[in-house]
Amino acid sequence: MDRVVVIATGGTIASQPTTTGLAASLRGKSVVGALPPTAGLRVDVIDLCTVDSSCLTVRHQLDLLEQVRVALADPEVTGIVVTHGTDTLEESAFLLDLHHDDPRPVVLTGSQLPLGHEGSDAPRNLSDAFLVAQQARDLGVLVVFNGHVHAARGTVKRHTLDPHAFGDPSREPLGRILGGELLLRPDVRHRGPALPAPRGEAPRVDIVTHHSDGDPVLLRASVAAGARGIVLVGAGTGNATPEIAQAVREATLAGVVVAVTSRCAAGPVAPIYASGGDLLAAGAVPAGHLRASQTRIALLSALMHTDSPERCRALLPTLLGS
Ligand SMILES: NC(=O)C[C@H](N)C(=O)O
Repeated sequence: MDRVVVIATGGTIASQPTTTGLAASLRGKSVVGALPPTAGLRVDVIDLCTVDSSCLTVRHQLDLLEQVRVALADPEVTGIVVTHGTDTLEESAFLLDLHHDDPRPVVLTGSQLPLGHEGSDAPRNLSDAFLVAQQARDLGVLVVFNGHVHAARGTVKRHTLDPHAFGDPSREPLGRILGGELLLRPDVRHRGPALPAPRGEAPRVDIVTHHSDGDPVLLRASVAAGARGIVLVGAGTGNATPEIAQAVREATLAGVVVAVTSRCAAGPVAPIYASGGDLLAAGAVPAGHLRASQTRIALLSALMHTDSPERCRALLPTLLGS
C-alpha cells in the first residue's frame, strides 16, 4: 500500500470566510477529508500551522523543512504532499528543493478558491498532488497546480486569481496530469544541489527594488537593520544607478552579501550594460533566471550554510543555478 504524508500549512485551500475576507482555519484532516479515500493509499496528516501564506515566517519554513526530513526518514513513506497558500508557495518549495536529496517527491499544492466554494480548484489540485506524490521519482520538489507539474526551481506565482497560477516564466512545466494519468516530459531529472539541514537562527535577508529615480536609502537602511544578505531587484537585465553600485560596494565591504535579480517577469540577469556591470564589480552576485523571492531563499540558505560572506558568495552560483 502506498503511504503519503500530508503536511498542512493553511492557505486558501484551508480558508473560510470571515468579516474581513478569507482566513485559513481548517485543519489538515478536514482539507484531506474533502477527497474520497483512494483504494491502496494510506494518508497521514501532520498540521504544521494554519496560516495565510502571506503571514508565513522563515521559522515556519524551517519547521516545514524539518518535518519533511522526519517524514522521509520513514522508508515506508511513498511521497509527501504539502498543502500551502499560493502567495509564498514558491519560497517554501525552493527552500525544500535546495535541501532535498531523496528520490521520493515532495509535492506542494494549494488552491485559488477555498474548498466547498463553487468551482473550487482545491479537490483537483489535491488529488493531482496525491497522484504525483505516489508516482514521481527523482524529480525533487514539485509544484502541482491546475493539472501541471512544475519543478520548484524557477516556478513562481504568476497570477493573483487565475487557477493557472504557477509557472516558470523561462521554462516549460515538467509535465501534466491528464485523465488521471501523470504525463512527464522525457528525460527530466532533478539535478539541484542538496544542502545539509540548516542549523541555528536564520539571518535577516531583505529584498530591495530599484526603480526610476531610485536612491540607495532603502539598501543602506537594510544594512543598518542588520541584514546579512540583500536581494537587489534591478531594472531590465539587472541594472541600477552608480549611487546604488556604490552602496552595494559599501555593503559588500561590511560583509553583507548582495545578489542581483531582475524586475522583468522572465529572462536571466545579464551584465551587458555598465549599470549592471558596475553592480557585479561592486560585489553583487547575479541571480541567473531566478526571481526575487527564490533568490532570497537561495541567499538565506547559503548564509545558513556558512558564516563567511566569501564562502557564501562562492556557493551562491550553484544554488542560484547561474
Ligand atoms: N490562493 C492562496 O492560497 C492565497 C492566500 N492568500 C495564501 O497564500 O495563503
